[in-house]
Amino acid sequence: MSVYKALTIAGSDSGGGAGIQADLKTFQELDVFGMTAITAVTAQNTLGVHGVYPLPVEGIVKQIAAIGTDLGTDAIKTGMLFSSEIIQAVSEQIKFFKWKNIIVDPVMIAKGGAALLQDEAVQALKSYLIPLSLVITPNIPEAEVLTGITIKSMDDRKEAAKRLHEFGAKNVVVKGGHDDSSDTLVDLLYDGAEFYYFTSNRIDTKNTHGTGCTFAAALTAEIAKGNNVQDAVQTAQNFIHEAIKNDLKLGNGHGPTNHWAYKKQKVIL
Ligand SMILES: Nc1ncnc2c1ncn2[C@@H]1O[C@H](COP(=O)(O)OP(=O)(O)O)[C@@H](O)[C@H]1O
Ligand SMILES: Cc1ncc(COP(=O)(O)OP(=O)(O)O)c(N)n1
Repeated sequence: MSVYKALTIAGSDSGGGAGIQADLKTFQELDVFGMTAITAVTAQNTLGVHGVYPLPVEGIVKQIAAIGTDLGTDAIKTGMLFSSEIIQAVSEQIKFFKWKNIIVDPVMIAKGGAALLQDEAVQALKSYLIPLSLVITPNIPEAEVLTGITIKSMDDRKEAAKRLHEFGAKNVVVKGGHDDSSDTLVDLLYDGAEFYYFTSNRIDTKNTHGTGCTFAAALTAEIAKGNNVQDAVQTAQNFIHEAIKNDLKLGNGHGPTNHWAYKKQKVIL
C-alpha cells in the first residue's frame, strides 16, 4: 500500500476549525498522512482570535528539518507564517530539501479582523515563497494586497492572477468566497496560459471559519497523491462545499466547517 504524505507549515487554531487542525483533519479525510511544523500558536474560538504567540524561528526550522531528514513529504502547504523572518526561514528549508509541490495559502487576516501576518511580511512572501510555489490560493482581499489591484470584477481578478503568476507562482487560484455579487461562487484558476472557472452555489451560513485553510489543505492532499492541479482544485472545491453545507453549528460565532462531510457523502453514493 502506498502512503502519501503532506506537511503543513502553519499556525495552530485552538478552536480546531482553521490552521494546523483543519489541515490535519482534511489530510486524514483524503487518505494522506499529515505532518506539521507549527509557526505560531493562536488562542482562538468561533468568536475570534484572543492571542497570537509566534514560535522562535529556530524551533520552526528544526520541525521542518526533522521531516526533511527522515520522513520526507509528497507535498507541502503553508498557511499562517506571521513574520518575514519565518517566511525567509521556511523558504530556505524548502529550497534546501529541493521540495517542489508547494501550495501557498497566503493567510493574512482572520475573519474577525485579527492580523495573522505582519504588514511588512507581505514583501517577503513575494520575494521568497511565492516563486517556490506550485499553487498559490489567495482570497480576493489577499490577492488585492499582494498585487495592489482593486478587485471588483472577474477581469480584475484575472489581472491579479496574471500578476501573481509573474511573481513566480506556477498556478494561481483566486478564490471567490468574498465576491457576494451573485449566488454562484467562482474559484478562478490560472496556469500561466489558460483560465479555468470552478463554480459552486453559495451556501447561506455564518459557519465558514477555516474555509480557506480547508480548501488549500484538500488541494495539497490531492497534489500529494499525484493528481494534476485542475483535478485537485475541483476536489478541493467539492470538499469545502460539503464541509460548509453540513456545518456543525458549534460555538457562538463563525463556527467551523464539517471535515467529515465529503467522505461520508462519498461513502453513501
Ligand atoms: N458561503 C459559501 N458557500 C459555498 N462555498 C463557499 C462559501 N464561502 C466560501 N466558499 C468556498 O470556500 C473556499 C474558500 O473561499 P474564500 O472565502 O474565498 O477564502 P478564505 O476562507 O481564505 O477567505 C472557496 O472554495 C470558496 O468558493
Ligand atoms: C491559525 C490560523 N491560521 C489561519 C487562519 C485563517 O483561516 P481561514 O481559512 O482563512 O479562515 P478564517 O479565519 O478567515 O475563518 C486562522 N483563522 N487561524
